[in-house]
Amino acid sequence: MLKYNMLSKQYKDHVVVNNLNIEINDKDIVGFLGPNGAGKTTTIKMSCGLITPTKGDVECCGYSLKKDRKQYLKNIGAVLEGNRNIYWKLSPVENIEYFAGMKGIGKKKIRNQMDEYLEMFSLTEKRNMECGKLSRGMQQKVAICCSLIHNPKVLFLDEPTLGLDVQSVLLIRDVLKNLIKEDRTMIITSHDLNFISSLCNRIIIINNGTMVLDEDIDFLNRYSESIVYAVEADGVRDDTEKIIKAKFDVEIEKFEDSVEFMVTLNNDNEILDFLNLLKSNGMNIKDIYKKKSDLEDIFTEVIGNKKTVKSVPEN
Ligand SMILES: Nc1ncnc2c1ncn2[C@@H]1O[C@H](COP(=O)(O)OP(=O)(O)OP(=O)(O)O)[C@@H](O)[C@H]1O
Repeated sequence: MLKYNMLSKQYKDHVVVNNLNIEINDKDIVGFLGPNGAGKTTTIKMSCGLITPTKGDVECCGYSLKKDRKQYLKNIGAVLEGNRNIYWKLSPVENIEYFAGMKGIGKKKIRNQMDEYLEMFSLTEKRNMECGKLSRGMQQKVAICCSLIHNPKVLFLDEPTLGLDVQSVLLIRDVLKNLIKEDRTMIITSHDLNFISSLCNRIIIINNGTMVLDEDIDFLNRYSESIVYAVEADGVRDDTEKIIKAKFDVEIEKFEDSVEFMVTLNNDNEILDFLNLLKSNGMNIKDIYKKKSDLEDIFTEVIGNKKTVKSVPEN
């Protein structure tokens, strides 16, 4: 469906995207992740023909971005800057008609499809209202309608929930879930772990423009399910440290007058065993809290350990 061949982008001596070789299959819903500045937006903008690659190419449905640009772009839709993608002075209907026109499709041809999307996204009542007067979540939904109206096979969504409140995030998630049913390939960037794991079947992580991980979504779910507690105590002796490490999956950080244990457990009950072990070895507990895994933790581990990639791009 979508194939990256050595896709690269360099600004002066800064390599922003470095030889990306990725094959994205029909119906894949990909969470395209990475720390700030990793090169996600640049990759997506190259995939939409908005930035010219320094090297390499992208193919969609067999069409090359370089050689068959017009055919390639017919199969691509994108929501890049959320509600800033649409014209606020125009209504949802006028926006959708405008974006269809940009793709060379007349108003009559899209009428049924537009009505269907407006209904699906609960925008029918607001169809003739100025977009500037709609909520951010509704504006975002209009932007998604505009990106879909030419019926692309592949949809790129760059940070589709940025700046939205919790309720609007859930709305957008449901809208996208409906679209998944329509057999569409999607590439989504987001810093929201729950959002990604509720929609995607595959995750790709890039760092410094290079792919560092390409895995099934189960990989991410294992993180969100892992139970990690941070426990602060008033010190640990070397011999006790060995005993604790032998019994638990734990990282220990020592400070001047305290020590922090980051312990990964199989279930919440095990925290009592852990605390008892510390106490029985003469330690006083100062603080304890349950840590929620987030994407930054995952990036730190994946990038820190340089965990394996299914297909490592070669220079
Ligand atoms: N036009 C440009 N000229 C020079 N450097 C650029 C240009 N555009 C982007 N960059 C640099 O490329 C790197 C990757 O930027 P990009 O926006 O693709 O990252 P990102 O992964 O989308 O980050 P974020 O999660 O913060 O949005 C950054 O270091 C950025 O400063």
